[in-house]
Amino acid sequence: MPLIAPSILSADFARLADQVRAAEAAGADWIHVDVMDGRFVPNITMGFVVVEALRPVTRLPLDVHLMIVEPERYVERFVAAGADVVTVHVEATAHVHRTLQLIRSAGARAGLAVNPATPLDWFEDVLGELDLALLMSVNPGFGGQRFIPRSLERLERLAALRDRVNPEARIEVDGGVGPGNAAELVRRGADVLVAGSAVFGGDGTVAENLSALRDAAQA
Ligand SMILES: O=C(CO)[C@@H](O)[C@H](O)COP(=O)(O)O
Ligand SMILES: [Fe+2]
Repeated sequence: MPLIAPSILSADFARLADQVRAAEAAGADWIHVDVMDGRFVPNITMGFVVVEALRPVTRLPLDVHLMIVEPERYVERFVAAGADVVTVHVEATAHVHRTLQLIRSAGARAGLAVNPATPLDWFEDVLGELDLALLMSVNPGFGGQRFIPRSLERLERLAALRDRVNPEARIEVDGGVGPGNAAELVRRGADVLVAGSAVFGGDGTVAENLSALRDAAQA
């Protein structure tokens, strides 16, 4: 059964705690927190204080996606703030292996993300060191973008690599995920679906949106 990780990037920040509680009550599995620094991506979002503020609000794992340069400088502070999963971008850290070890030794699960144009070969030598492989299916920086179709084929290749090198690692797909493509993503190997606008945007309530996504993912 795939896990669903609503991304709070599309939540109403004036009511963030309520939105997270609504997602948890509706059966979300993880809460996805997009951290952006205005350098790795052309947008600035949130940092330690938001993770810290959300920690007592939910029992769900906080899945922190760092879209920042030199994430190794900050991973320990995110873990101390309450992150359960910390994902860094392969394009943003010079010593990928060391950074993954740093995340684990700080006490969190380690994730590695790749942008849509980054070769999947990057995963080959580090899959054994990570708990989560994050495949970006949009260019990182913003919610509400359209899913890049080529990501489907990349997902299949990543799943084959994962099965061969480290079957324990989960594959997370992030960007443009919704009821229209959830089943296909699961079929091709996704274990965790991140969804921002499909959960917190649109016309339905968070509960309605999440259940539509869950139904689609399990179809
Ligand atoms: O990391 C990112 C964007 O860079 C994502 O986690 C987005 O927040 C996903 O938003 P939707 O595409 O689901 O609206
Ligand atoms: Fe994300």
